[in-house]
Amino acid sequence: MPPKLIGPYRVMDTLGSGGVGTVYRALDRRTNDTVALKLLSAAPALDARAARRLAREYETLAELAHPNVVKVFDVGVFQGYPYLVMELIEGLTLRHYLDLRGSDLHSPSGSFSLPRSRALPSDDDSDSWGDAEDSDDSESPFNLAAFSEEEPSEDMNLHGGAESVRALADAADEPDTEGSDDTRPSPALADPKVQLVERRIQEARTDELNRPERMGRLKDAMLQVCEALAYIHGHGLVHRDLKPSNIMVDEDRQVRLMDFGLAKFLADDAGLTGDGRFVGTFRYMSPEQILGEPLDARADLYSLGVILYELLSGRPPFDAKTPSQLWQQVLEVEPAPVLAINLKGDPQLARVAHRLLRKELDDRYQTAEEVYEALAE
Ligand SMILES: Nc1ncnc2c1ncn2[C@@H]1O[C@H](COP(=O)(O)OP(=O)(O)OP(=O)(O)O)[C@@H](O)[C@H]1O
Repeated sequence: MPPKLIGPYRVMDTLGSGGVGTVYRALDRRTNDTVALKLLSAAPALDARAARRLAREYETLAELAHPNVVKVFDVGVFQGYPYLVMELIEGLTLRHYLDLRGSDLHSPSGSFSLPRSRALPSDDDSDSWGDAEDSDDSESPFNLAAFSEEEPSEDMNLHGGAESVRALADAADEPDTEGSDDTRPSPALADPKVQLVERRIQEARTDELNRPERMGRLKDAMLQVCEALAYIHGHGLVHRDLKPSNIMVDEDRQVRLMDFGLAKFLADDAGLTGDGRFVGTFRYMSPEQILGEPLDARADLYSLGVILYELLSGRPPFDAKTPSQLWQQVLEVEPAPVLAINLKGDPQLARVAHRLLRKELDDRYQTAEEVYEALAE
């Protein structure tokens, strides 16, 4: 049962749940405004020092005002747990918005009609090692692994930070003694009929991805994300947890970037909490974030590259069974060309995605403005 009252806010219903807490539709009893309230119930109860830090973070967030950045109205502490009050977006997450088709998109006003976001399955930004054998969710009341949208695992419990990450990546270099990387096709897959069916399915998938109006929406949304990033970077902020579920599109097709500042509040400069756990979603993390190095705006541009790559090709640039395998790939392996996966994909957007995904920071675009220019060409 959700609480009825959180500070001066009356809880109306639940909009969704993520790794660190739950987002409620709520009424501000002082103004009668409807807002979205994110209660970080997976966080540790705040001591007085952390509550003061939250208030300081809020001062930075409250100053932000940009059409593509969700407005933050208030922060507070409820029964020891921090909450964030923000503008209520009547819209969809980016992935769901791109999945809309036909009649959903053509209302007389030019806006799109919504299957309500709460009625949709949660956005699947999560990594696919939820059933990894090393799962262990008994560690901590503040479950940052959950914030990372994966099932917690020992690998994610990184006491010692960057050094441990490097050790894990090194360990991932060891040959797989269980032979799970045996890539020989099974007899069934070698069957030409099966191969033909596989090819047809793949073609149908990429035709769906390449629908011209989907591509138009993707490009338009990416341009707006660049505007939002340019704005927050201009204010000295790094998002640190950019992913499709943190990008919402409202009924007027206006993109809103959300959840910036949260990762910073939850972690120190290297993206680690006091006990050495990561904050952020592994699948979208840049090499420098994995290595626990100080982050700048270019880490967000890398995450934007992962998002663009996924939305163009239908699959993530790196696919691994465990976090350590993923890290090893992010640090050492070049992603397969988007156009090798989606033969009829947009070459310009594919080029942008690959440059965003460069491992060396200096090889990437350096600013969100540059990415905007490249997308708009
Ligand atoms: N400002 C908002 N207005 C309307 N709906 C929102 C708002 N913020 C979040 N939501 C809804 O609540 C859901 C859960 O959001 P939340 O931020 O908790 O999860 P998440 O982004 O999937 O995960 P994480 O906690 O890892 O960032 C979102 O998918 C979205 O549908």
